[in-house]
Amino acid sequence: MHSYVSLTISDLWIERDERDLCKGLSFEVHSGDVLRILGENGAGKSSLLKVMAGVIPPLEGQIHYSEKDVTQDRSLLHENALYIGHFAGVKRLLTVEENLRWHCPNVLPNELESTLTHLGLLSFLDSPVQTLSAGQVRRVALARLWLSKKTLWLLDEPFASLDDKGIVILEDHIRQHVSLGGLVVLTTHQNLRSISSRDVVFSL
Ligand SMILES: Nc1ncnc2c1ncn2[C@@H]1O[C@H](COP(=O)(O)OP(=O)(O)OP(=O)(O)O)[C@@H](O)[C@H]1O
Repeated sequence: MHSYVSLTISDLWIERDERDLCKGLSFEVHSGDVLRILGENGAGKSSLLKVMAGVIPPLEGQIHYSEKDVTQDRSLLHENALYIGHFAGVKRLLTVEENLRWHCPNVLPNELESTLTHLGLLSFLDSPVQTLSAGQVRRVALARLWLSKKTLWLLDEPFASLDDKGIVILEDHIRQHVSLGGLVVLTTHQNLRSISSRDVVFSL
């Protein structure tokens, strides 16, 4: 069970290439919430997730994690948040096992085995990621959701390339995570089948 957390975005102004993506954006989410960021292609959904993850800075505004200001000092967020971006953060020359051990060095062998079995990847343990299909690469990236103990998940298009079975597995896992007090912020262009979400529509 995760302890109770909140994420508060206040008056956020994000600009990229001198183009405003949002100004004065504010919202708050808590343990147990799934927040879905909606918007057209290019609206700025991924940029918002990157700002929340500390990958790019906002022009103005604040981010609070459990009421502590993490806009500048991201250490608390880094301890508690897992960001999986569009490009999945997997190293294509490394094997599946090497990738997961890189991100989760303390993983126990049985934990790794059961997660990879669940995700249909066990027989690819020793395969370099560059030899996998797009959906399998996505599964390797998402395996960190089973192996890490982070409370806040920031997921950019996590369902991209997944087949029906993969979508069900991931939705089940997200539901379980929030039922244990986790918090999930995600972008997706598809309808969630079995998850109730709060939505933020991203447009100027
Ligand atoms: N690395 C970058 N450098 C400069 N501008 C960028 C960069 N990445 C994205 N942008 C610009 O920021 C704007 C928002 O892009 P972003 O990827 O956040 O949109 P999105 O809503 O996630 O789009 P999509 O639904 O297509 O994934 C776009 O106009 C894009 O051109």
